[in-house]
Amino acid sequence: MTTETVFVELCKGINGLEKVVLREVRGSSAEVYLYGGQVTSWKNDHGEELLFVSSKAPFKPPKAIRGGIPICFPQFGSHGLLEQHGFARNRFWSIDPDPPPFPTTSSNKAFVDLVLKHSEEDTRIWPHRYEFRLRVTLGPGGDLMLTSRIRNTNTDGKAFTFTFAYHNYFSVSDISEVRIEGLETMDFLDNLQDRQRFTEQGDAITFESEVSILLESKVDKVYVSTPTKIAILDHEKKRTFVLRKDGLPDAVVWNPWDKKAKAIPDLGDDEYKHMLCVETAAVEKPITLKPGEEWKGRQEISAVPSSYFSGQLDPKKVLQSSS
Ligand SMILES: O=P(O)(O)OC[C@H]1O[C@H](O)[C@H](O)[C@@H](O)[C@@H]1O
Repeated sequence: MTTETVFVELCKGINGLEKVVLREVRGSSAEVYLYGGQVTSWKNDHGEELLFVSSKAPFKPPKAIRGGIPICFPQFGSHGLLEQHGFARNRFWSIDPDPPPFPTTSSNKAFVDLVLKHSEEDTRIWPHRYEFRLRVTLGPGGDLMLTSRIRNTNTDGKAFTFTFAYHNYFSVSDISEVRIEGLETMDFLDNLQDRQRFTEQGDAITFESEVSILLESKVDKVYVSTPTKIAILDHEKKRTFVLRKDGLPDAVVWNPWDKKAKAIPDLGDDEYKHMLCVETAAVEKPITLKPGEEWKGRQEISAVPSSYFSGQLDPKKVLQSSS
């Protein structure tokens, strides 16, 4: 007997919150909560979870869900008048039954379109009308794609300005076994030093295993104008996450490390070892939209065996392995 894949299913998640489950024929899956428009699970075709969600995440509004892929909009971080990371991550999104067409036609079947619009209450804290459309797609090979389209629908002729991030929490075996490639030699704003600008020195980014003594949080950096492709190599798992982005010039790297982890109520004391945030973002140069204008920001993440990706980066290895 063959069972047919149910590509898209709306069901109840933790605490009765609605979620959409996306599935692909080879067995990969993803889950998206309408609360926050937030991806909370992404599994490969072996059923292995690729995103980190805190075991202490209460999944109780109005608190944002700690893990997965929170959407930071209309403000990233605490730089601005709004609450940290804006309000999109703690609003209830709707399923958009009739999204405007995408320019590219694709044969993907596992996708969902969500929409968030201004509410009367929100216009008191952010006096603008907008339509935020989010498409989450699980590709046949298990890749996860997120496309955001944000439109200014103000009727008073006013432009608005925002910053944005896909706040990806990747699941890693052990933070000290992880390396990020693609950000070396980049400029960054250091959130731990009043957003001062520095240039990353040396090799790929790694995380030391010692307990931090001086810093409250081990790393919290906004890399600016980064390449469109970033890789996160997990040596122990022999897995590489490949992150591709479009319309999102910046990349934020955050790990709270030991002391800050203890101070975050919805994060276990040791959980920082098993997570790494590499976020695709538009932070340094905020986006401004006039009425009727639309902005698009897209990211695609895939998980591949490490040897495959290293081979791609190093031409010598490609030659060796193909000979
Ligand atoms: O605790 P949250 O509000 O979810 O923020 C978690 C983290 O998000 C980003 O990575 C910021 O750069 C950090 O400064 C912040 O601590």
